[in-house]
Amino acid sequence: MQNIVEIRDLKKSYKGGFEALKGVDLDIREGEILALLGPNGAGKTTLISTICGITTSTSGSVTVGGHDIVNDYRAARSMIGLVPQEINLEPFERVINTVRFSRGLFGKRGDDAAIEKVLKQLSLWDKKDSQIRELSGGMKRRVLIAKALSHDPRVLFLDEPTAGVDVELRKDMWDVVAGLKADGVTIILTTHYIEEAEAIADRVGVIAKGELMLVEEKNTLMARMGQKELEVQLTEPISEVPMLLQSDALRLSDDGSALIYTYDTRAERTGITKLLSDVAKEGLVLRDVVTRQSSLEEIFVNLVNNGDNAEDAA
Ligand SMILES: Nc1ncnc2c1ncn2[C@@H]1O[C@H](COP(=O)(O)OP(=O)(O)OP(=O)(O)O)[C@@H](O)[C@H]1O
Repeated sequence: MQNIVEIRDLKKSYKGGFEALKGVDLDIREGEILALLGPNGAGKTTLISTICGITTSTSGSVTVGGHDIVNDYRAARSMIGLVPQEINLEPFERVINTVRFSRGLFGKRGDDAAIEKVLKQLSLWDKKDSQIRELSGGMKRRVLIAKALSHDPRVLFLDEPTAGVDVELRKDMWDVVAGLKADGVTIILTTHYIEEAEAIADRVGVIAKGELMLVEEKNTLMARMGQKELEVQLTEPISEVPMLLQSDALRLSDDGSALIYTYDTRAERTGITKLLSDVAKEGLVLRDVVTRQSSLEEIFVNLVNNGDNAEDAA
């Protein structure tokens, strides 16, 4: 798959010296949905704002469709749509006019067919003559997306598209995003919600303290999520795994007091029944049994906390 956005060693220091981006490298593939996860203040908005030309970087480079965002900013920007976090619409304006206006801002000629396509794409066509103030919160969010799409961008940035919205509206937004992807739009969204990344992203990036800690296929992360550990705690420690129990999936804890078995929760047979019966056959006595699951949330929290520790150690 071709890259549509290429980010190289991107750094941003705000006035006063605060480093909001500490050298981000990232390739965004054409047609994908990339979710950027991160806690408050991680640098997500700074990253998006820099790519979109709202903030200037301190160093590093970004190209969009091969166009440098500084030297060739017009071409780069014409390929980008940005849906901001806040709803900033004129309450008395009519839906169709506000979308037309956005297209005009990009220097694109009025094109009623293009506006109609965007409004239909977002199920806003029957609301085209409504005033913004008459719309529900969900509809207003759709208008923001329609505005961002009015100049036919190839890449759409959504900054926390579902922050503070109810579950139904969130699902509705996910459907909208899936529809845009089907139309070939590349989508980058920032979110605090891990379940949002799980639901719609092709790849997930985790950003913390101005650094991109991880970028991975969602399915790979989900596969990791499917891994569970079963800890069989023993009344008497042992020095090695008994013959009957030896397998790649089983290891002995460092102090010999527990057997740790890794299995896939989604597998047809987890092997737990056999494990426990073999434990009994070997004459081992159980003190307790504990299971642990590594979730995307856990991976996320670990990454963010390790970032903290690294900083403390520095
Ligand atoms: N104009 C600015 N001047 C100085 N510092 C800023 C400015 N804008 C952002 N920052 C700081 O840069 C850091 C990153 O902010 P940014 O808005 O990019 O984070 P974020 O990941 O989008 O957070 P949130 O999830 O809260 O929107 C924060 O510590 C913030 O206080």
